[in-house]
Amino acid sequence: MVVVTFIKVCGLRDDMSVDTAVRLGVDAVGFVFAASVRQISPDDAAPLVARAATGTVPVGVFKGNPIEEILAVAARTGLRTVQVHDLVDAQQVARLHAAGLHVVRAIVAGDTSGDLGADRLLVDGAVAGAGRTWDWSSTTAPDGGWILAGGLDPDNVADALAATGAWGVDVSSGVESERGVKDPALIEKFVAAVRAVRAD
Ligand SMILES: O=C(O)c1ccccc1NCC(=O)[C@H](O)[C@H](O)COP(=O)(O)O
Repeated sequence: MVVVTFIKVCGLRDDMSVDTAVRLGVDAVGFVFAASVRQISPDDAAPLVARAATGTVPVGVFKGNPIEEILAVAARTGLRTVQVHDLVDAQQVARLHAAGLHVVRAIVAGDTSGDLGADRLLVDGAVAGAGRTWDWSSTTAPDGGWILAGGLDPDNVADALAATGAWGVDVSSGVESERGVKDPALIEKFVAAVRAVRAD
């Protein structure tokens, strides 16, 4: 049986990477507004967000950004989905929902504080965007469909899915030729590896 796994490619900053993701039918692309080698400004992200909006959901990624800034970035770029790595209470999620945003709560593996009312959980390694795997057997899978992240690449994603049964996967470092630079061929290889996974 073929399994349809949600795929998000994170940390995009150029037309070619976005076009590759859209062409491959990737479900979501991430634009990082947190302090990072992959950080993009709202002005530079806005045209990429518009470019992605053809069946591939653009996602703004935040860590260390006040809620007011997240709202301002969403308004400036047209983003309707945000992934936030440091949400600590349900009121923050409610404020984002009140602005009409779809919210992904990113947590570190082992955190059992739940979704706080967010629409989806993403479970990552200790340092977001570091390209480091974590022990996939070490954590109890959250309820519902959740997204696995942390050190995934074309060679390990099938094993990661088999170990966790995650609903979706998120990749950044594993599809880069050098830190912060996406490689279209690796994105294609990653998507093919995910789509080759079958449930028996
Ligand atoms: O990518 C970053 O540099 C980053 C910085 C701060 C907060 C979040 C960040 N990325 C979020 C992601 O969704 C990454 O895809 C996820 O952490 C997995 O990254 P990687 O282990 O490099 O595949």
